[in-house]
Amino acid sequence: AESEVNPLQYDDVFALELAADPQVHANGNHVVFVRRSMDRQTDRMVGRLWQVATDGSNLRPLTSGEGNESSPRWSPDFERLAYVSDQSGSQQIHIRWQDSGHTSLVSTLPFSPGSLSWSPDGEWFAFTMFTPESRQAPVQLPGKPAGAEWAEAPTYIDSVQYRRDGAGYSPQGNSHLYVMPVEGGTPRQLTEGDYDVRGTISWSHDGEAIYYSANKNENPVAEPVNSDIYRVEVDSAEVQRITNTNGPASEPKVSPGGRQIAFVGYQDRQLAHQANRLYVMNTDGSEIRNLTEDLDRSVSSFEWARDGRGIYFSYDDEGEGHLALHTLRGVAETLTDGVGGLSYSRPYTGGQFSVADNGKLVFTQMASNRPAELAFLEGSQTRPITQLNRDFLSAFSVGEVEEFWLESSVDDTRIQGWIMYPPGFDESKQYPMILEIHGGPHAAYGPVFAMELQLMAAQGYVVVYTNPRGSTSYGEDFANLIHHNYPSNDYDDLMDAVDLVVSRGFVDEEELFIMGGSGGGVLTSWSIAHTDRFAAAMVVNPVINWISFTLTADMYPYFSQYWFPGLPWDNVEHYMEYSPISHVGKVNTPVLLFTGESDHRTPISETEQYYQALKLRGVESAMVRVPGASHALHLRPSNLMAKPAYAVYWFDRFRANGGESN
Ligand SMILES: CSCC[C@H](NC=O)C(=O)N[C@@H](CC(C)C)C(=O)N[C@@H](Cc1ccccc1)C(=O)O
Repeated sequence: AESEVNPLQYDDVFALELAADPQVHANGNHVVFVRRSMDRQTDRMVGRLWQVATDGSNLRPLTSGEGNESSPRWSPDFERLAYVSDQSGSQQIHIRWQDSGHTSLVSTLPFSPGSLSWSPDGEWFAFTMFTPESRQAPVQLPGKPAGAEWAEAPTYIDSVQYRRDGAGYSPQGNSHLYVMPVEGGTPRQLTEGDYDVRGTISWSHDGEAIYYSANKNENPVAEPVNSDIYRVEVDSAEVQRITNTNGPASEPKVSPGGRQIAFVGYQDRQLAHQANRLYVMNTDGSEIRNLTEDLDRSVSSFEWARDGRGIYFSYDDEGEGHLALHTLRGVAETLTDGVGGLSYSRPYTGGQFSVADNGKLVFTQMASNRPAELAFLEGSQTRPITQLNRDFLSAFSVGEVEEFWLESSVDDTRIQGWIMYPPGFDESKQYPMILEIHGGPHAAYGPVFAMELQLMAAQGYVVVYTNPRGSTSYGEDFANLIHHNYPSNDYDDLMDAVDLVVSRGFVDEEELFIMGGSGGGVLTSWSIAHTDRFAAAMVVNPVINWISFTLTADMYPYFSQYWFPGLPWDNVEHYMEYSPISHVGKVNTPVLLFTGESDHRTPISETEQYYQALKLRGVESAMVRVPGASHALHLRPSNLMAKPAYAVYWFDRFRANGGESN
């Protein structure tokens, strides 16, 4: 009965927890993971190291929990655990001795370490670290008198990648590879040059060398996705190029026997989306084999089986994460689905896993009614390990999620989508409906817990989300239906989904609303220029003008080459035809904009253009600016609650009865 319904409240964002980065012990009996929770005082997600037996018993913290902890990594003998913590005031490497429980800070690094990796003998750490380029300002000016308060000196920039979303304006420099004794000491830099060492690094079997991936091409602006695998000798720092592919080659992992390397990448065909393939080669780069040529899905992450005879890997299919084992002899077997759950704000796919020596697996398990929890897979049996959200979510009525499929009205393409019902849903009643559109555009939603959507369902809205053409997890052809053609029939797919849900009879056609973030903001602003069926719209961190976007976004060398037929000034007509700003003259729908002021992916100038255009046209509109927020608006819990709260405020204003019934 409706009286028993206890919907989520905005403040409940602080109760969410997630189990992430599982690292299972070789014996498969227990697993260390990062327990992520929301800290009300700092308004941030914090990570703490916890351990649990794979039967779900003995859940306990591993540290005193005074810092933000991440990247737990077992030593080769599984007697020590390395991790990164900011307990000392900056991100540093720590070790925990598993027998005594003693922990110690072992580094004093000037910048945060990444891709932490133990040498095979357990005596060295390898890691990546930002390495500033020491440079004098090109002009030398007289200095300020002692005690004077002069303006901050101007900054001189001449690098291509001068700012990044989430990181802000970068100092000059690159991410390079270092080694350091595990008991502490001076880090030694192994790579140098004007390129970044990115992603996984992997020690050779004998510990004499490290494999890494980098884009060292002479003109990385012209080849933004190209990268290769290199080998650097630890003693001499001598570097050898291992691959020479046309496209990315990344995440090298040396096989347990030391004779082969697995990596991911693809042969670049200059398409907006290409699936990451899993390759194996000899350590000298010979005999490269594509193991997943026939899969037509992107390999998300992978790990060698302990016996070296196969590789476990994860991939998304139809909005859901899967785990599979590919033997080197060519047999692939899907082991489980339900991998995901790490995206807790909107229902994006994405999960993690870890394999024990005996092939037992621990993975983050997705569910539409709770964020990521750990699950254990043995043979074909899956069972839950953690229940971190049980305490909190069992007290609430969470919106139920139902899958649907439809056939496109423009061709025979099949489109998948989901309906989230408000708690206490009664199909004999009429509900307002929100269509929530994902970004990317080459990304996918799935049956994943999504706090933003749940909070809107908790306010009485039916929330609909789909994977229109362009989405990932349905194959390369489906994703590239919008190659150089975005937005286009993806709009029709979205409208087909609205029609389908409306036809079910429980949605009030006068109370249809539309919203989306980033690529979803593109499609929202595009949609309201092509239909007046929505009573109001919320456009979140959108691109409004592809020309200004490609000339202000952080990934500009990529966007201008892979998403468009050429550079903006050579293709003005194409860029403008696909820009929502070109169609703003047809918009009559009231629009609320919502964007982070420090967004360098879809800079707030896009939002401002749209806002000012709407005002010039006299369309009812408002703009919410989120101070300090990057493209990932949900990172601060207070912003995670602000977005659905503003959506509900705006949509309620344009409901037939002004939202009075809520
Ligand atoms: C190699 S494609 C890089 C683009 C990137 N793709 C990831 O999804 C991206 O940032 N896309 C934007 C739109 C684009 C700039 C026009 C986007 O829609 N992003 C999505 C996904 C996302 C979520 C959190 C942080 C970064 C991306 C979104 O914001 O919902």
